[in-house]
Amino acid sequence: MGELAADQHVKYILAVEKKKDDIESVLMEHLRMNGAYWGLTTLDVLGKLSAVDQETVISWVMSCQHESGGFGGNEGHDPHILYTLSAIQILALFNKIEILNVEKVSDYITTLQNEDGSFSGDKWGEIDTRFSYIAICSLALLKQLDKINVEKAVRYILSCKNLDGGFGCTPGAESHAGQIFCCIGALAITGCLHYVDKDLLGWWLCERQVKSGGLNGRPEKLPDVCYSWWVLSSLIMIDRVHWIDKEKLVKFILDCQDKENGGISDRPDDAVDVFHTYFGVAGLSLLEYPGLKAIDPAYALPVDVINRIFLN
Ligand SMILES: CN(C(=O)[C@H](Cc1cnc[nH]1)NC(=O)OCc1ccccc1)[C@@H](Cc1ccccc1)C(=O)N[C@@H](Cc1c[nH]c2ccccc12)C(=O)NO
Ligand SMILES: [Zn+2]
Repeated sequence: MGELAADQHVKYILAVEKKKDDIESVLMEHLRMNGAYWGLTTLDVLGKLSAVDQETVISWVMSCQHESGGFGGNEGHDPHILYTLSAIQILALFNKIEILNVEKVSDYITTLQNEDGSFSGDKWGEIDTRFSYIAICSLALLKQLDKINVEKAVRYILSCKNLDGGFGCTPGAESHAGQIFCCIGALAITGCLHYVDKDLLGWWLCERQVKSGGLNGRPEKLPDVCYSWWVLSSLIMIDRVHWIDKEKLVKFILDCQDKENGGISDRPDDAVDVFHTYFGVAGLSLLEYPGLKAIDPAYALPVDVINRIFLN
């Protein structure tokens, strides 16, 4: 089992930040803003955010803002609600939300709410409960939640609740751990968790733990480190985390590390990537692994960052 090779993971993240032309970077260049959020939040949870030059990062983030107020996944890319949240989260990490034209960004998000309370991801109109979470999380961080119709947003999310207690991407869609995280996170931020059957959903979520200790996203699927975030943060938000074996989950995540070169993969002996490195470290933080900063399960940002935004 061993322990977390923290210094190796820091080196790995810093090296990925620098690379631009290798195949993985090119494939992921359309979601580079997400990648930056994953990498930087991992560094902060490991206490090493100061290892990057914040001016360089912040000017790159701002260069991805579209005249509509939304952010693209990279420079010159079309705006999308997905990358707008990542941009806000990155600025929050550096305590630089104030450089934003909050009005303009909030207006971009507000225009994406539909009549039925749902949210589209961009002007092309795709609807998904992921986008409800992103809109609510973004506006809460900007203290602009009053800009949207929260009651209708909550009603739409609840219309996506299934008989198994879980949630899907649209009404009637199958329960999936990623969508459950988004719906529970949005309900937590809006103070509406009392609409959730915590025992029924808690049961569906704790059933995600397989005998290796890892968590999967749906019944019969293989365990995957990123579900250490989607499932675990949901269990914590509904107060049922004691229903899983935390020690076995810690062991599963630690077994997914590349301890020589750094990075964490989706399951033991697979290739590492920034996405799973982030969700592995964030999962360990939720499991109170020693030496890691606490992370907020709903906002997916370090607790000290959230306190700085809401408590001062
Ligand atoms: C586009 N992505 C995915 O489809 C991953 C692929 C995957 C990784 N492990 C198993 N599959 N799947 C994924 O993120 O699913 C989780 C999910 C699905 C729906 C809603 C929320 C979360 C990944 C990137 C990726 C691709 C391929 C391999 C590794 C990472 C990705 O960007 N996921 C997004 C998921 C997401 C979209 N909107 C969100 C809102 C809140 C939280 C997460 C998301 C993300 O985490 N953004 O910060
Ligand atoms: Zn995964």
